[in-house]
Amino acid sequence: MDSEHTKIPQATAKRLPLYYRFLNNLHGQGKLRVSSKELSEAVKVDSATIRRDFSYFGALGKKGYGYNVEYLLSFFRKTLDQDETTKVALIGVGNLGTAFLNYNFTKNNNTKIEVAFDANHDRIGEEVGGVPVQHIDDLEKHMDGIGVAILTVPATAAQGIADRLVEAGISGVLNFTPARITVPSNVRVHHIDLAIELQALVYFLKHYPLNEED
Ligand SMILES: NC(=O)c1ccc[n+]([C@@H]2O[C@H](COP(=O)([O-])OP(=O)(O)OC[C@H]3O[C@@H](n4cnc5c(N)ncnc54)[C@H](O)[C@@H]3O)[C@@H](O)[C@H]2O)c1
Repeated sequence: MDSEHTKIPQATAKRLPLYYRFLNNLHGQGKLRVSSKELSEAVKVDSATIRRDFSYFGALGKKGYGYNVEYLLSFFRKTLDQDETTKVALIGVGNLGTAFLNYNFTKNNNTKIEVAFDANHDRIGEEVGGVPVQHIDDLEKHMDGIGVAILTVPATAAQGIADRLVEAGISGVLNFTPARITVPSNVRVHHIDLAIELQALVYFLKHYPLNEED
């Protein structure tokens, strides 16, 4: 029984995965402490909000000291793990989709790809990474309990499939296609454009070079 976690406001809880990812990176780099200013710049949340959020976790940064990365990470892990597993569907079992299915998302995460869809009849009935592939025409038959979808179809197919996913009651879409899809305001879409990410990395390397001692 962990009653203190239930007191976290929803808005704070929504920022947890953001904090978690950044802190995990810092931890991987061997950093022990992080200031709210550093965090604020990285996750684009103002530092007053971060300080308030962290006060719910009992993590009080000491002046000029910052927060203990290890402590925050272990707290986040516990809190995020309390959530039930989100069931995910993947649409488009091509190059990218196949790679995702073979990658075990459940390792550190409370998400699980339960079902995959493709338009290519040769792929139907197959299991890729232990996930059954169904025909896209049968999408609606297999969407029970699925909250999130990963889109790895050609850009031209993205909007039509997004419309059907919304109709089927999805609440989030992770869109890997270059298409900018339109959904109702109660559905969250995250676009992941690898070309933009790569450009951003090159930009940062040029304008914010890392010092060796960092
Ligand atoms: N491969 C990459 O590295 C990469 C990187 C970034 C973004 N993307 C984007 O991700 C998407 C997928 O790329 P890919 O390389 O895996 O392509 P791909 O052609 O290998 O795979 C697309 C898959 O979608 C299926 N498909 C086509 N129409 C469909 C429909 N209406 N319903 C269901 N399935 C359908 C195809 O049968 C195929 O298996 C593209 O939009 C691409 O621009 C790919």
